[in-house]
Amino acid sequence: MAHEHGNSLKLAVPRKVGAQAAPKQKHGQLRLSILGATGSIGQSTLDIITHNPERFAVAAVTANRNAHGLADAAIRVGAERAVLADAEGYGLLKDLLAGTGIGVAAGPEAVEEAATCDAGMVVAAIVGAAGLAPTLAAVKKGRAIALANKECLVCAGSLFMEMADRHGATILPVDSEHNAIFQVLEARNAEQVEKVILTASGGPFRDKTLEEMRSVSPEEALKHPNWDMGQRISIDSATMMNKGFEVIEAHHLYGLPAERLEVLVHPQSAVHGLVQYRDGSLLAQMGTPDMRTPIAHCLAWPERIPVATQRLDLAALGSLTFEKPDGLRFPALPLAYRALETGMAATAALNAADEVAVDAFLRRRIGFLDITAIVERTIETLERAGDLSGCGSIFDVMNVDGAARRLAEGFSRS
Ligand SMILES: NC(=O)C1=CN([C@@H]2O[C@H](COP(=O)(O)OP(=O)(O)OC[C@H]3O[C@@H](n4cnc5c(N)ncnc54)[C@H](OP(=O)(O)O)[C@@H]3O)[C@@H](O)[C@H]2O)C=CC1
Ligand SMILES: CC(=O)[C@@H](O)[C@H](O)COP(=O)(O)O
Ligand SMILES: [Mn+2]
Repeated sequence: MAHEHGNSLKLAVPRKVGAQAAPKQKHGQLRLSILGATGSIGQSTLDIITHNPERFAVAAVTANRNAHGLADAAIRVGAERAVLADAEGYGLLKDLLAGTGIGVAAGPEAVEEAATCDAGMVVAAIVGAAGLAPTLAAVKKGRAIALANKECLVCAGSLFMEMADRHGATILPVDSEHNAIFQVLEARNAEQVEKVILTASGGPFRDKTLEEMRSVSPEEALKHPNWDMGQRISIDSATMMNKGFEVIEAHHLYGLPAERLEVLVHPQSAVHGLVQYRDGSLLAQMGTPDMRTPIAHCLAWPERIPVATQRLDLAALGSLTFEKPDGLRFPALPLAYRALETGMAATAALNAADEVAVDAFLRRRIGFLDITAIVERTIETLERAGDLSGCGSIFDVMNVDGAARRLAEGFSRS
């Protein structure tokens, strides 16, 4: 939470984010548990590990249903165990890993066991609210968490950060903007910060009119101009709901109120995040759009390791441009700010309704503009019914998540 005293602003950063000791190592190696190893973040993480075999060992890798991808991942990094959330794939995974010595398990409890096994750091890279339970389980064990799953903070940010604090879990932000801000804030006096700025690419429809956006296809929406990411976050980038989630994420990570969290559209995605200090200095972190940089920063923190990304060539880029976001064409962004003001029940509902609506769009059951319209209608309906008034426990979060999903599913059919 933010604490304001006159003009000075206290951030949660020094206490919570990256505030604890560096993750525990065994024999000079950091043992990792990678949740969501088959996804875009998971694969970038594996790339860093295979290039630094002396530095990292892998205790566990997990996925949802993709047994082939998970078996490949486990073999590639010599994981001790591989775990599928969906128990149906257990037999196939066991066959694929027969004779390797890699342990095999399946089911949600097995994913939680992987999250709480004897690892120094958990890479939280499951997509969606499904990542909340295993990541929280790791938090309760006081693990260092390389947090990609922003939904943990959108759904349950206050509870999540309180638990991290209580159990001494170190939260290292993987999300590129938050990682940028973490890098720029590190070792600085947070009281001297005026505001932080998250950059947004503007997505594939940055220059389209509302009328043009009405008929865009899932294929067009999935074509992010700069980043290669999973489906859900790619669609969220196209609606700019992703940036709304990131404002909520930054609020919980850095304890800043909404009015000190700004979004700036920057189509080149070269500047990832900025911190404005009270003396007028504006500090930025820059790099090519490649998630291996922020992931490596978290895995090696507080050190830095070599990563073979393409380097940012400013002369080749020529110019960097910035513009204010357009809340009329991208109403998801102001909607997320409003949900943040309403509270955790509203942000949990925002995520749940969005998960349902994005899925409906990808299945061609609704149009692109319907995504945000359905999320908004879901939140308004819950608010009118008095269902967004309080959220004091994970049980409450799951209840509002369920209610929002049911409403959004209904709205996606009508
Ligand atoms: N991709 C990026 O560049 C960035 C991503 N993030 C965040 O990181 C997270 C992961 O994103 P991304 O890698 O793009 O997503 P992907 O869709 O590429 O990968 C998702 C991973 O989660 C697993 N998974 C999906 N559903 C479940 C479930 N119900 N239970 C357990 N595991 C599940 C998938 O397994 P399977 O393969 O079997 O389906 C896969 O391993 C998201 O929260 C996203 O917002 C943040 C910043 C950047
Ligand atoms: C890579 C990353 O961190 C994504 O969250 C990215 O920011 C998405 O791009 P947008 O800026 O278009 O949302
Ligand atoms: Mn991001």
